[in-house]
Amino acid sequence: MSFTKLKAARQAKQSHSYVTPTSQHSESSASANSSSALPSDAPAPEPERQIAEPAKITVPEDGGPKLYTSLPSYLEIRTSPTSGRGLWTTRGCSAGQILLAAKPHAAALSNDRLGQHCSQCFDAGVKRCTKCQIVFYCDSACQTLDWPLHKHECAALQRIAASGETTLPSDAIRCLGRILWGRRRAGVASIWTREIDGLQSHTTTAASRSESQLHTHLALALVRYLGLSSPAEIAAFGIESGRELAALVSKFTTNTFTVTDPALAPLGAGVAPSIALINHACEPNAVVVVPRASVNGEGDKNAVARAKMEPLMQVVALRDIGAGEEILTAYIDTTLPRAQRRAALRETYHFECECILCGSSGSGSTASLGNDNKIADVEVDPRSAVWCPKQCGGMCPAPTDDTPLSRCAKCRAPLHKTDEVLDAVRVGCEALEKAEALQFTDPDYALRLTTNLLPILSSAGLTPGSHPLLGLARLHSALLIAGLASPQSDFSQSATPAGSPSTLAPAPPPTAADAQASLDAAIRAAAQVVAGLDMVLRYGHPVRGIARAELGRLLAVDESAPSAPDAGASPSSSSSSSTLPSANPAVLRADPPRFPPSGAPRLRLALDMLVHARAELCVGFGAANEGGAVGRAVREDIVRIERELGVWRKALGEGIRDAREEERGRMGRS
Ligand SMILES: C[S@@+](CC[C@H](N)C(=O)[O-])C[C@H]1O[C@@H](n2cnc3c(N)ncnc32)[C@H](O)[C@@H]1O
Repeated sequence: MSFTKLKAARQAKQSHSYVTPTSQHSESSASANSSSALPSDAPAPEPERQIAEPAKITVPEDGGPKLYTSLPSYLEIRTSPTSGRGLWTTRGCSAGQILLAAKPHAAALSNDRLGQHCSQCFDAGVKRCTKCQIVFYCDSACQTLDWPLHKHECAALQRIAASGETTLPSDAIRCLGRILWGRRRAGVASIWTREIDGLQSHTTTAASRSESQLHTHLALALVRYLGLSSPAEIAAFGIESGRELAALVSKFTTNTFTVTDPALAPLGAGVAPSIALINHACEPNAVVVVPRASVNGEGDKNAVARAKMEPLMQVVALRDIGAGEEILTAYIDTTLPRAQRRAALRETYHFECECILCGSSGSGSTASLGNDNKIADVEVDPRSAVWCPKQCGGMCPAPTDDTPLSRCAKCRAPLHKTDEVLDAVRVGCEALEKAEALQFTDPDYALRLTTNLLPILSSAGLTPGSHPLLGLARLHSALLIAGLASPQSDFSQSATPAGSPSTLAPAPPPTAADAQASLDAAIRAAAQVVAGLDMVLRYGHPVRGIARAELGRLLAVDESAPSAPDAGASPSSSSSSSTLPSANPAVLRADPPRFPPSGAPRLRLALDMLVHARAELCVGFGAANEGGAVGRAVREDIVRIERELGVWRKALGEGIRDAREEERGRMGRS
């Protein structure tokens, strides 16, 4: 397996909204032609959560044409006093089932992807628009399909270039431009426009003056991008006033999804009104993904038609969902602790999250002190936890400035090193923020930060799922994998103190041993990420599946074929080495395994990892999608590794036979 392939699979953070960095609306929809029908015999588990008794909407409030026709019959729009409209299922659904699929009404690649991807279907772009020279397409069919919108965009981009402006408008502005040109084309009375107009806005409830200013600023930039010389000209788009335009911008910020590639790397922004009806929970029962259609061999007649539906957003059930339950997805990164999640939701979506994880009685809430200064008996949120100081295997809630006292929820041992944990979390958060900002412009420096901070957080006792340890580990792993692709950089030995600027002296080409050490370091980092994600995300979450696939592929990289028999390396007797090292120090102390192993046990571990990854991908990216493009690629990897393990078995068998014959010969001679 090549390093380049691994780099391409570099994982991005999951998230939902598009304008502010803290938020990214993303994840879900079902292929229009396929698996969205629910099996009639599907089990109907008990609902886990209801916000309020909702009212069912049977006809549009204004009596106009029926909207959201892409919704399957078993999904209903209902309203609740706390969260407004939402989607509810009337039938039981099973984990991995595609609940809803929709091509966004409008979608725009982000600026840094424009040169590599098709602006219509978001696949690889190879054909440049000869007029604007900025936008690419995969073929002329996609170009023709996009022309009704791109002809306006093309003129706007050419106008900008002619004015001497060297930077492109922001991704948000380009997507809003597509919405407005689409609106003018469809007409104000069309279902298309009515669904856009029906999106929830927060202009009246917008919490902050700064957000209103952001909306106004975006609205003005949009007017410039559209090439309008007077506010009156906006009327051609069915927008009557500046206030209405600002409301459209607010709808955009509240309802836009990040369109991702099949490995969850962000590609751009999209607005899909039916999917935007889904409300948020930090422990969601569904997820929005863009798994990309499968092609059933070269003779697949529907392949072209399906490709034109891309980027198709799909909502996939993460667990069995009972009839009468609300479908809920996560708008934000749910690996973050409660305070950060709630702040992000407040800032972009203007609500106080009271979901099962955030609510005062939620199991994810941090421990609180009673009057007697004892920790209340609450479950520990693994996003903010420290291993038991007595290493009993239990966890303590991570101390905070407000609640510095903590004890193990299992054995009640008190946590003494409060200051060490508080300091580690503080410097870890600062380093994570800095490293994230620098990861593309100065990856060496970002890597030094993560390399230096990870041991500090681990030795303070933070669990792998804890913030900011998990965030740093994810970034560290991504940077190491990116480093593997460029042979001149070997980051694994990096020990420059945090805070030093990076020195870019040309490094000598790595030796084979250096390359192996770098690969092993990347494997250990990826394993730490998997351990952390397992603690905080539900089985089948796409982020978990992608992380496991990445680890499995790293383990399978260039593992050389057997040259000599090694009795300890039997591919079938690898149970002790085919598991990850435990993240729990209590277990580590008892039996520290060598990780990663080499030879056949390493391949066996890769195989186990990929089989597990595929099972999770088939949930998070949809069973009918076979786990999306990554799930299908992993299936091929599994077949290849099984073949390689067969070679190992054969070589080992021959080696053992030779050794026995030699032994018999020696005994015969003596
Ligand atoms: C993408 S829209 C979801 C659909 C929206 N409820 C509607 O009526 O169109 C996001 C907005 O819905 C509301 N919302 C979503 N999830 C919520 C929740 N868990 N609690 C309260 N409000 C929520 C917030 O106002 C948020 O800005």
